[in-house]
Formats: sequence, C-alpha cells, structure tokens
Amino acid sequence: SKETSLKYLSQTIDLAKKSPPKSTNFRVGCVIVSFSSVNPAGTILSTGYTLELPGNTHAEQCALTKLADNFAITEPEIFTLLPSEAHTTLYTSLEPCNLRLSGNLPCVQRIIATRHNDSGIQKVVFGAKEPSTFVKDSQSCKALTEAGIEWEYLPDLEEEILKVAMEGHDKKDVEAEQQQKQQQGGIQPR
Ligand SMILES: Nc1nc(=O)c(N)c(NC[C@H](O)[C@H](O)[C@H](O)COP(=O)(O)O)[nH]1
Ligand SMILES: [Zn+2]
Repeated sequence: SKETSLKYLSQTIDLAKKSPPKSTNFRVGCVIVSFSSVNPAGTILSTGYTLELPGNTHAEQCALTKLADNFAITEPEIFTLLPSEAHTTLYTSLEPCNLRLSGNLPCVQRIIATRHNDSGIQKVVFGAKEPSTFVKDSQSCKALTEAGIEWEYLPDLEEEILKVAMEGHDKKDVEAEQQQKQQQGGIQPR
C-alpha cells in the first residue's frame, strides 16, 4: 500500500542522513524489503546509504553488498535469497543510477543482476528523480522496465529527499534544482 511505501521511503531518508555530505554525489538511503502473504507489512532484508561501505559506494550498492555478505554468498547468488513468492522491493530515496560519472557499475545494473527467472528484486520504489547535477535525463526507469522490473516514483517526500541528497552541494546547484522542480509543479515555493 502507499502508506507502507511511504513508511519505507521515510526510512531511506533517515539512512541518507547518515551519509557524509560530498559535492560529487548525492546522499541517498536504501531499504530492501521482502513481502509475503504471511507478512504483508514486509521484512527488511538489508539497508544501505551512500558511502556506508568503503570506496565510492552508492546506497543501493551498499544494501546489495551487505545482503550478500550477511548470508555469506556472492552478489550473483543473491537471487537464491529472493524467491519469486517473496515479492522483494528495493526502496531508494533517489532514483537508482543507470550511469555514473565515475564509470563504476550503475545500481540499475546491480538490481537487474539479482534477477534469475522470477527470483530477485521485483520492484523499485523511489522518492525523487535524479537531479541533473551529474547525469541528465536518466534512463534508469527505461532500463528497469526493459528488464521486467516494476518501478514506482512516489513524489510525496521529494522536497526533503532532495534537500538531504544535495547537502554539501553549493547553493546555486540546490536552487537550480528547486527552480526546476517548481517549474514542473513539484516543490511548492518555500
Ligand atoms: N541513486 C543514487 N544513489 C547514490 O547513493 C548516489 N550517490 C547517487 N548518485 C548519482 C550520481 O549520478 C553519481 O553520484 C554521479 O554520477 C557521480 O558518480 P559516482 O557516484 O562518483 O560513481 N544516486
Ligand atoms: Zn547508483
């Protein structure tokens, strides 16, 4: 339900707030949740936030690496943990990347790599589109759809998500993003 999604999205914001501000990426939080008929409220399988693990790591990347580590398996084997009947959803405060200026493997590819027949991550829910600071016109949703993965953009918490994401960026970038959102009728004027 939407309340459930907003509950997990607000948890991704709390996680993003743990990320050290940097002007060269966004502060993002991620929660991987398994839903089953016996547990419709969901069970959190893993969490992550930007730079949580050593190196230039993304929130979704950290959540996936930690999931594999917690079960002492490799990332390509994650599908064994995510059977199709456990409808696994990845919540991320910011739209997952499909291109990284660093050239590192994008998170959309890491999410797609969890798929094996019907096992793996079935759905991605995010609370804000990627700002055009680094990558313009993100193709992430197209890539997810082409891989048969559902995605949902819930903009209810977008203003707070972007404020947290762009902490550490200089003011003009943040204001440019706010202008753009207002033009799109997203964020109401402060
Ligand atoms: N969804 C998402 N989760 C993150 O944890 C994160 N940091 C970004 N950020 C997206 C942004 O496009 C990239 O941070 C830049 O493209 C720079 O690329 P690197 O991060 O240095 O690989 N996006
Ligand atoms: Zn990423």
